[in-house]
Amino acid sequence: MATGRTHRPATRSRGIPEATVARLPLYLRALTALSERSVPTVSSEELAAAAGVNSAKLRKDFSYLGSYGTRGVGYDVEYLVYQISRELGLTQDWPVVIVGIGNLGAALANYGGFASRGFRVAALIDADHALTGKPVAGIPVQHTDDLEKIIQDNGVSIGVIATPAGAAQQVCDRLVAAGVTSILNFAPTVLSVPDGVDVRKVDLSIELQILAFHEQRKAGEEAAGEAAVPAAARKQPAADQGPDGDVPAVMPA
Ligand SMILES: NC(=O)c1ccc[n+]([C@@H]2O[C@H](COP(=O)([O-])OP(=O)(O)OC[C@H]3O[C@@H](n4cnc5c(N)ncnc54)[C@H](O)[C@@H]3O)[C@@H](O)[C@H]2O)c1
Repeated sequence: MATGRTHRPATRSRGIPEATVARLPLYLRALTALSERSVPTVSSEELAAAAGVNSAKLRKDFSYLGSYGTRGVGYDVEYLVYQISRELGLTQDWPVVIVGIGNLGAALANYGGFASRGFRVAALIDADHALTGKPVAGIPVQHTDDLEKIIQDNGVSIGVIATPAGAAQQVCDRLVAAGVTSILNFAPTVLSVPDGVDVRKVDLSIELQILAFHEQRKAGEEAAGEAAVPAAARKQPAADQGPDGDVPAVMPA
C-alpha cells in the first residue's frame, strides 16, 4: 500500500534506480508466497505475473542485483528472497516508533505484518496523558515529553506519524532532531525535512481519487463505445418490461 515519494535522487548510491527499489517489495511478496509453498525455482514470466510487473522490466530490475537466473531453469526462489531482503535492508531488525496512537496508530501497532518483515514496533508515543501507560498491542503508550529519550534508547531510525495533520510537522521535526532519518507519514500534510531524511507519504484518499479517475475514464470509454455501435445493432428492450417496456435499454445517442 505504500504510496508517495521519497526525497531522494532517482538513482541510489549503488546504481539501483528508485523505480526498481519500489518494485523490489512486490517481487519479495510474490517470492515469499512461492517459498512458503516450497517452490524451488521460478521463471521470469511466472514471477512477473505474480508480482503484476512486465517480465522484461523484472529481468532488468534483477540485473541490477546481479541476478540473471539460469536459462531453462529460472531463478532460485530462496536465493532471490535472500538477495532482495538484503538489498532492502530487511536482513536486519528495524526498530520503529509510531507517534499518534489514535484509531490509525493503534491499528498500525496491532498489525502483525511489520514484525514478520523485520520492523519491530519499539515504542508507541502520544501527546494525550490519558493514554500514557495504557497498553496497545501489548506495548505501553509513552508520552511525547519523552520522545527524544525513547528514540535514542531504542536506536530508532524509522518513525511513523499518525497524528492529526496540524501536529505532524512539529512531530517530524522532533523525530528528525532526535536522530530519525526515515519517516512514514499518514497525516494529510506535506512534511519539510532536511537533506538525508526520507519521507514516504501514505494517503488512502489519494489512492481512491486515482481509482475514481480511472472509473470515470472507463465509464467515458463505455459510453463512447456504445455510441459507436450502429443503431440497428443496439440492444433492444425486452418485450415484457412492464410499464417501462417502451423505454429503450440503450438510449439513442
Ligand atoms: N493516510 C491515510 O490513508 C489515512 C487514513 C486514516 C487517517 N489518516 C490520518 O491519520 C491521522 C490519525 O488519524 P486517526 O483517525 O487515528 O486520528 P485520532 O484522532 O484517532 O488519533 C490521533 C492521535 O494523535 C495524538 N496526537 C495529537 N497531537 C499529537 C502530538 N503533537 N504528538 C503526539 N500525538 C499527538 C492524539 O492524542 C490522538 O491519540 C490523521 O492525520 C488522519 O487524517 C490517514
